[in-house]
Amino acid sequence: MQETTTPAALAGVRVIEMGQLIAGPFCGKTLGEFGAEVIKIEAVGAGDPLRNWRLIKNGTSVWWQVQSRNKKSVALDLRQAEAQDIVRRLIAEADVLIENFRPGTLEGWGMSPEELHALNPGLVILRISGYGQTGPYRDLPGFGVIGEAMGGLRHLTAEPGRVPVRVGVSIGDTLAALHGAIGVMMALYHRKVNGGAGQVIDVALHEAVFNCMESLIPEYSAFGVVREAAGSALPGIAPSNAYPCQDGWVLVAGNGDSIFKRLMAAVGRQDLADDPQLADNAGRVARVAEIDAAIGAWTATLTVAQVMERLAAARVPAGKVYTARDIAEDPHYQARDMLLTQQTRDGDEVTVPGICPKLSATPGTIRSSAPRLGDDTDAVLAEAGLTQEQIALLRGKGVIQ
Ligand SMILES: CC(C)(COP(=O)(O)OP(=O)(O)OC[C@H]1O[C@@H](n2cnc3c(N)ncnc32)[C@H](O)[C@@H]1OP(=O)(O)O)[C@@H](O)C(=O)NCCC(=O)NCCSC(=O)C(=O)O
Repeated sequence: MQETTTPAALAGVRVIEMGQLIAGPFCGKTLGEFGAEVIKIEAVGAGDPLRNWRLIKNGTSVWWQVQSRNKKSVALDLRQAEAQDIVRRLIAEADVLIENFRPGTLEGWGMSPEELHALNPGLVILRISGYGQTGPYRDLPGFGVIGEAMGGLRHLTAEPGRVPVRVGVSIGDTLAALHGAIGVMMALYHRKVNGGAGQVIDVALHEAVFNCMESLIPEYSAFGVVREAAGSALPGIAPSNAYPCQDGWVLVAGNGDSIFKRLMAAVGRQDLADDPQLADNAGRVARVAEIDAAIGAWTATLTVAQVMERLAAARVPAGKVYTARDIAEDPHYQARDMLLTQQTRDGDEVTVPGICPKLSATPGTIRSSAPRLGDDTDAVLAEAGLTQEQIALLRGKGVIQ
């Protein structure tokens, strides 16, 4: 845990996080790292399913340790009216509500945006869902992979003609979360300078992905071109690809006019460096197979480390394909505090990613470790005005945990 002597960018911002897994909670994580108070509402019993995703230590996923750090856990059974009342009380005092249930779930609990704004007109409500709160698909459930496919990304993540593969992580959820965080920041700014009214931010998983799809639709519109999968290549930009070495793959991005000349000199192909046809990107794209073959012939004689060393000397962007072990051992990650030791509530230690982005005056911090289910139920309810007797009664009825 880090000391909190530095001011936090979002100190004084109170966030209620409802929803589970990645899309909503990653947004809460981001706001929490910069000092927002994030109160996570979880179902009694098992809580957020992410607590049990992937590799489990001492009964809890280690993923949970990073996704829920800096948060408070309040366990409530939202199917019960008394729990809904408690959440309304919390929301009445909050600045931001994050939710990523299927559209209609919140309304079913009597917490439509209209009802919540009647309680708290300044509330900023972030709603992340598979397809958005409007449109013909709004009622459908959505997961990140489906949003990635509908957003146009999955069609491109393949070797040509082969099965389109997942990028390896739930990037659609994380992109939705980050778009949500941007929306929250803009809405809080607007509220501050324009009279204090909150608003609703509607983020659809597939739209967050689609927003990152670069020239996909303009090219289709202008040329009727349907962009196709290109494996590790960067279509229309050359050279940029993955090349085989004696002990693995290396990425080389020689797609700048002067960089290309230095790259060709480094690979021993001064003839290509001097070829006037290859002086610009259009000429290189026309002969990309020949250029890739020249680079690949050179890399195949070397190890990844040798290629990296020679291309660093030639000032050509090149990169090893990092595994978790490579990251954990990398001095650059260490030097920029991107690998932090975090204490869990079970007294263990786990290495977790540091904080991105890095703010000079108000850097993000880990102020508290990820909570066990309901760790903060009593304290948060007491702060909301419930007496110890009321809390005990609610616990007896299974409304809270
Ligand atoms: C992720 C979902 C498909 C999951 O769908 P479902 O499980 O069918 O329903 P919901 O999320 O609406 O709610 C989950 C169930 O838990 C219940 N629930 C949740 N919290 C509570 C509390 N605190 N108390 C009582 N009950 C609760 C809720 O009533 C539902 O019950 P029942 O109604 O009885 O079932 C959907 O939430 C969804 O489409 N969300 C928007 C898109 C999104 O954010 N997806 C990304 C998730 S992460 C991801 O994509 C990824 O990891 O990959």
